[in-house]
Order: sequence, then structure tokens, then C-alpha cells
Amino acid sequence: MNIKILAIGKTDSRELQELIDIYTKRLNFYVKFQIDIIPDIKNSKNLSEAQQKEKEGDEILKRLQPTDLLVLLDEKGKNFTSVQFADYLQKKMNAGTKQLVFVIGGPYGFSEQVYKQAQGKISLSLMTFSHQMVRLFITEQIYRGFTILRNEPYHHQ
Ligand SMILES: C[S@@+](CC[C@H](N)C(=O)[O-])C[C@H]1O[C@@H](n2cnc3c(N)ncnc32)[C@H](O)[C@@H]1O
Repeated sequence: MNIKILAIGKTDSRELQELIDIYTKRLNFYVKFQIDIIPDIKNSKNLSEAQQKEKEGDEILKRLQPTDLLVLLDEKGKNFTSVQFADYLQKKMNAGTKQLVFVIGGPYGFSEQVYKQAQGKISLSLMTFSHQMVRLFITEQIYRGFTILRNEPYHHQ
């Protein structure tokens, strides 16, 4: 199974990007993992929230393959412990998923169309994080999940 993160806009923090790079490198030892960045929508200042979400949604949906499993990162999604999340990853691999795509929304979240097409929603916390931080948190949690599946001494209950 491949795992992809789709996110909108470049990370403007060098420190965050360095950490994302560290976990991406570690994760690639276990699974083919990549982060695809959708460029910021042009002239977004002239758009309403709904228009911006719509445009971002179109960009997200046009990057998906028909066999992708689309899972949104969303505060209102399902909560997992890290061990439960590791089990979730294992189940997706057992089910023969070709590519699991986690999508991080823009400043206003997702369009209705993206919600309609999603096959799941996962929350990292009831609190809202910046979309840039979410990239790091989900990458670290996927890495943590694989170390749990391999019984490696990274996660401690
Ligand atoms: C600044 S938040 C947008 C918040 C907005 N209120 C919404 O309705 O989604 C940007 C993106 O970061 C992600 N995000 C932020 N906090 C999250 C959390 N606790 N769990 C999962 N994803 C989160 C989501 O993908 C969200 O669309």
C-alpha cells in the first residue's frame, strides 16, 4: 500500500518542514509515502470562503486516482489512540488498498463535494490545528503506527 498526504500551500516554516522531512525519511523505510502539495489558490483574497473551498476541492479531487481511498483529516472525524490507528493502517493494507490518501483542508476546511467523495474522516484532536502542523502530526502518527505494527521500541503505552 502507498500512503499519500494531499495538502494545500507550501509550508512556510523551515523548522516544521525539517521535522516533516525527518519523519518522511523514516517512514519510507516501511511504506511508500509522499506528501503532495497543491499550490495556493490564486487571488484567494477576492474569493468568498465557499468559493475558495470549492476551488481547493476541485484541485483535491482532480489529483485522485479511481482506486484511491480518500480519508479527510477533520476535527469532527473519528478519534483513535495511536495503537488503534496502527490497527486501522493494518486493516487497510489487509484489504488490499492500493493507495491511502489523507487530505488536509485549507483555512476553511473542505467543500461539500470533497466531503461527499470521502470514505472516512479522522480527527487528531478535538482542537483545531494549523494545516501546516497537521502535516507534521499525521506524518509522525503514521510513522508511529508502523513502529507499533513492527513491535519497534518507539511507542510506549
Ligand atoms: C485551520 S484548519 C480548518 C478549520 C476549519 N474550521 C474546518 O472546518 O475544517 C485546516 C485543516 O487542518 C486540518 N485539521 C486541523 N485541526 C485538525 C484536527 N484536530 N484533526 C484533524 N485535522 C485537523 C483539517 O484538514 C482542516 O481542514
